[in-house]
Amino acid sequence: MNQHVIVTLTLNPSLDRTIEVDRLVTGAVIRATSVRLDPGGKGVNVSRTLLANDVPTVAVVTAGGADGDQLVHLLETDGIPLRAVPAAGRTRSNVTIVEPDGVVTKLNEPGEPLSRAELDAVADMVLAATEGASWVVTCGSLPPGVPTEIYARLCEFFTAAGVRVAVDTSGPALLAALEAKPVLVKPNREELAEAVGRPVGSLGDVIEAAEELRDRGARTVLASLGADGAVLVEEEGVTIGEAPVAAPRSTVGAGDALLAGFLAAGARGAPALAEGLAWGAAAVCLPASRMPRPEDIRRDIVRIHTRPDLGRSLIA
Ligand SMILES: Nc1ncnc2c1ncn2[C@@H]1O[C@H](COP(=O)(O)OP(=O)(O)OP(=O)(O)O)[C@@H](O)[C@H]1O
Ligand SMILES: O=P(O)(O)OC[C@@]1(O)O[C@H](CO)[C@@H](O)[C@@H]1O
Repeated sequence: MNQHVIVTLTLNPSLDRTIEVDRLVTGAVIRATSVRLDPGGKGVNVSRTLLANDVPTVAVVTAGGADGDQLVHLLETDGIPLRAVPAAGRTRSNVTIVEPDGVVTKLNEPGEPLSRAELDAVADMVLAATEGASWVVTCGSLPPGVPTEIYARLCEFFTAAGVRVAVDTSGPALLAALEAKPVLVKPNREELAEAVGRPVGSLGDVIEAAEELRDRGARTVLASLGADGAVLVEEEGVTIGEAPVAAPRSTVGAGDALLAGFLAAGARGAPALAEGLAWGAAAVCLPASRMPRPEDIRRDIVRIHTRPDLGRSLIA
């Protein structure tokens, strides 16, 4: 298998139904101006974006019930190299309501529990898909009842096998994963604040919190900050960047596109951050959770501020 394959794992994928409305009014009956159905889940979106940009990838997902069948059908139709693990529980649906100004309201189902046997089957499927791969990317929330240490266990195993591991999740699953020393974590601002247990407002707060995640085990932290761009904190120092978008269409999946671009460009330093920012900004310009293709990506809007002096020195 190609040495550079990026394997993604989405334990809790989704059918993403995106509904555009003129204005969201709770309690009212609102006529949608458009509806779109996309395969979803954070790892799924990373693989969708990588494939759209000709980067080898394999998406490992669970799939249950008729909705799971539809997820598999959508992914196969898109040509995503797929390893679907059958699950007894139904694959969830997540609904996104988008208003013209780009304000997004998102309703995510919790998903259905996975049995021990199903989790074992997932681990076997990731192992089979990861032979010779360069990365395993474990993304998204965990279905109810799945042990929060699951990403940590996978990280330990694949790190020992010489495969780099990236983790994009939140809460206890992120904290547990840190102890397994992942090469890369990709928290957004809220996930970063939750991980360190304090607000993360200023750039200094972001860098301090990211350094704390590095102290707890992550080698590199790619902190995404929505419209404010992203901050890369690694051994070599801190790099900050943004890619302004005048009229965001939908921010759903932007973090997944950022992560995909960062990985595609080598996952280190300013060039990789710049590529991730360009892919993230492109995703924001697209409807629903449509992921960017080469023709959607603009690199001229990216601004990078390499600051090797920042990091410990900034917060000393
Ligand atoms: N309004 C915006 N304008 C420009 N770029 C944006 C905007 N929102 C997001 N981005 C880009 O997308 C990246 C990820 O955004 P964000 O921090 O919201 O990630 P996220 O919460 O993980 O997103 P998701 O979970 O929906 O994938 C940002 O770092 C930035 O590059
Ligand atoms: O519930 P999770 O796993 O945290 O997030 C799931 C999700 O919101 O993430 C993707 C956008 O990043 C969507 O495709 C999907 O609906």
